[in-house]
Formats: sequence, structure tokens, C-alpha cells
Amino acid sequence: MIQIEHLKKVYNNEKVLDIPQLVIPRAECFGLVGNNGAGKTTLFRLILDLIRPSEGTVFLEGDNVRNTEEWKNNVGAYLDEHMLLTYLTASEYFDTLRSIYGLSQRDLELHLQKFEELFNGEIIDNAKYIRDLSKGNLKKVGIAAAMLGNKNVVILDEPFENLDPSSQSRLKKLITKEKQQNQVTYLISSHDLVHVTDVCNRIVILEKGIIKKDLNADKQQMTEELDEYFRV
Ligand SMILES: Nc1ncnc2c1ncn2[C@@H]1O[C@H](COP(=O)(O)OP(=O)(O)OP(=O)(O)O)[C@@H](O)[C@H]1O
Repeated sequence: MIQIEHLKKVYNNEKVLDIPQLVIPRAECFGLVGNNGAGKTTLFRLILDLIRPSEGTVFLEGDNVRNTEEWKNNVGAYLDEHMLLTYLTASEYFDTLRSIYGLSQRDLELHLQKFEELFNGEIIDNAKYIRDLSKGNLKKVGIAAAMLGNKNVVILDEPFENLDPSSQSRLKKLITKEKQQNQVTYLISSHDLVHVTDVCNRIVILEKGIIKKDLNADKQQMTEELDEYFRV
């Protein structure tokens, strides 16, 4: 469970995030939507303790993320390419993570098998360094890396961005299957309202750092509420 209490982030006297309380239960697929600058990435960075809150606390399974380290073993994330070792090939990178996480070759093979369709033959055994991959393929490496190692929580910032339409569908299928098979909590931000309603059972709308709507209904109803909210 992720619990957020009185969380605020201020940059240059401007409040960019202000969330009095937010609870994300285990195994929820939590979608985060909002226009540019709404605070989605800031929220993810605060949850991951990559930046300091101006006020407030994030608890992961009861641990304050600022004061403990253990939770890091259970959380995978891909926010942007700065999280990758781009001077490695994808295969070298996955093998490096495998050894950091203490997984066997077989564990890694089984994990990468799940990504076979999504990778479309372009990632594994590709001699290119990660930094030279296309934007979409780079994203696929980041997503597969975030999901490696039996994580309880996986945080993905804009996972559908830069993916071709087939890859977007494959990724949705993969996330849907994973969440059914394992009790993983997914936090997914997206500008694509169709994709986010396809995979998430709850969707929060952020605007200027404030939660405007917290939708937890069937897909049809969430789609209608999102359409109405974002209609110009
Ligand atoms: N290091 C920083 N210094 C100053 N302002 C920042 C910094 N990081 C983020 N901000 C500001 O915080 C606000 C929220 O940014 P954030 O990146 O979280 O939004 P977002 O919802 O992820 O946007 P997008 O959809 O465009 O990716 C923006 O106004 C942004 O300019």
C-alpha cells in the first residue's frame, strides 16, 4: 500500500503539488492523468524519494520512503532514460540488473520471454547501445527493466508515449496479464485516455498539483468522466 499524507512540493515559491491524502492499495492499477505541468512526474519522483517534499510524507507498506531503504527492493520504476545505463546494450543492461537483484539466468530468461512480442526482435542481442536505440525501443527497455525482479510496485511515467500502435496494444496486454497473475500495484501516468482506461481500475486527474477527480468506476463511466473533464 502507498499512503501519501499532506504532500507538498514548492519550486521557486510556486506550489506544484498539494495532496492532503492519497491511498493506493495493493494490486491496484492506478492511472494518473493531467495536462502538461500538472505534477504527475513530480508525484512519482516524490514517491520514489528522488526529490524531497516541501512538506508531507510518502509511506510504502508503512515505511517512510525518506527514512528507509528496504522498500527500494520491492519497487520498480521507469520515468525517463536517465534511469538506464545507456552505455550498455540492452542485453548487457538486463544482465547487470539480474546480478544486482540476485536473479538466475533462468529468472531473467523467463522475464524477457514475457516481453518477446513487445520487443519484436529488436531489443535482445541487438549490438546497439541503449543510447542508440529508437525512442520507442528505449522505452521498452526501461519498462522491462522496471518490471524485473518480482516487484510489488511498478511506476511507469508515460509508458505508451513513443510506442507504435501494435506495441501500445502489446504493452496493455502484458500489463493486464501481469496484474492478474501477480499482486503488483501499478502506477501509470498517461496523456492517452483510452490506454489508461483500458488498463487502470482507478484514475486520478491532477491539475496544477491538485487532485480534481478520483475515479474508481467501470471503464465506460470513467471514459465518460474523463472525456467530459478534458473536453475543450
Ligand atoms: N526542478 C524543477 N524546478 C522548477 N520547477 C519544476 C522542476 N521540476 C518540475 N517543475 C515544475 O513542476 C510542475 C509540474 O511538473 P511535472 O513534470 O511534474 O508535470 P507533469 O504533469 O509530469 O507534466 P507533463 O505532462 O508535461 O510531463 C511544472 O510546472 C514544472 O515546470
